[in-house]
Amino acid sequence: MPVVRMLRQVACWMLQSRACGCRASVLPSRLLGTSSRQIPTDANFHSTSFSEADQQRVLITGGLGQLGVGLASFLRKRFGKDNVILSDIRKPSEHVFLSGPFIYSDILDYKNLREIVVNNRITWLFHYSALLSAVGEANVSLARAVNITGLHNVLDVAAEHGLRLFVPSTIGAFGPTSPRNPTPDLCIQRPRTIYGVSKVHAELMGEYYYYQYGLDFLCLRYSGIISADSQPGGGTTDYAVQIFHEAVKSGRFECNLKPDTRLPMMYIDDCLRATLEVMEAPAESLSMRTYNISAMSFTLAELAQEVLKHIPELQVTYNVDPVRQAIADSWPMNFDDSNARKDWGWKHDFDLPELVTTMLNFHGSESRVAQAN
Ligand SMILES: NC(=O)c1ccc[n+]([C@@H]2O[C@H](COP(=O)([O-])OP(=O)(O)OC[C@H]3O[C@@H](n4cnc5c(N)ncnc54)[C@H](O)[C@@H]3O)[C@@H](O)[C@H]2O)c1
Ligand SMILES: C[C@@H](O)[C@H](N)C(=O)O
Repeated sequence: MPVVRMLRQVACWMLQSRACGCRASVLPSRLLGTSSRQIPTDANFHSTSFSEADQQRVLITGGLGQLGVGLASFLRKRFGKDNVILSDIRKPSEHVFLSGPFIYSDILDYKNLREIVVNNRITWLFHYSALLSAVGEANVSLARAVNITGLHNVLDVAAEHGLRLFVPSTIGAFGPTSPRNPTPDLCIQRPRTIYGVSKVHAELMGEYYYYQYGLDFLCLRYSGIISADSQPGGGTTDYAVQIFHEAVKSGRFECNLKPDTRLPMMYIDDCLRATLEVMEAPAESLSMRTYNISAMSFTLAELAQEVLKHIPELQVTYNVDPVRQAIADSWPMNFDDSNARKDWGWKHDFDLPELVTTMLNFHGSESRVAQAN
């Protein structure tokens, strides 16, 4: 065998064994930038020692939405305040601005994104920018740009600079032809919203980059996330956050979905913990790169019933929005997350009663503070 061919085969074998069985090909031309560099061969060498973990430099895109500020504060406890940079195209509140590094970043601006990654020596990227399901249907071309073109930029920057990349997907990545009760990790995915289509695209592109270029891509399909101190950004599951706010503020809640609408939901603390846990899981424990995660599933009537135990005078009425109802009716009712539980030990803490108590305690104390002022 000619020496050159033999050496090439050995090099290829070494690349493949480092990259956990995936194929490390040459990157597409944009990813090479001006340095003509290939992706580092150990880019998805996915095990975290304490000293390595302490050195992570994290960027969160779309960080001023419902989830990003909470994620930043969670990760800052782990990696130190100055090692976690929040970014968005909106102006941060004073509180957010003072609580750690914030930077302007439009994910549609590839060069700016690359500059931020290089100048700040970023090692992990959490890509949270997106238009959610309801606002996405109201502005399809913007959703297509942010959710699809933006993702391409993020994938290229992450691959070029050997980052570990987390992109959240959603129950919305399934559609009316998917099994709904329960919905497994692998099944038909034919969503009918631009949001869902873009998230299936993100899952597939991320996994393609993983297998083709060794990009260390990870994705969790989140349920509807319920948070106390941040507002939802225009999704179909927003009602499950708003009911608490209205219950305490006005004692009345008008819901835009039917009472028997059942969807998977999760409290934000569980969601953020799952996100860090999967990012720190040893590579050999991960049999997949995209996992369902779940905590609870309830109908609106069941949610209202649980809130009524605490606020018996709450009045819930229904004024159905046909667009949101059609979306909800096409999504999973129960999410099968057995692979996440088996592979990396995922376990939720919050079920419906704890969720309701926690949310009402937060809003109750907020409103008492407001009244006192
Ligand atoms: N919140 C949920 O219930 C939920 C459930 C499943 C998945 N997710 C996913 O988690 C991620 C975060 O969700 P969220 O609820 O915080 O979303 P959000 O809508 O509240 O926030 C998204 C953020 O993206 C920013 N953004 C929009 N265009 C941008 C651009 N061009 N460049 C940079 N930033 C831009 C917005 O300003 C906004 O702050 C999203 O990818 C979402 O799909 C959320
Ligand atoms: C479910 C999730 O992706 C988001 N909260 C939405 O409703 O669009």
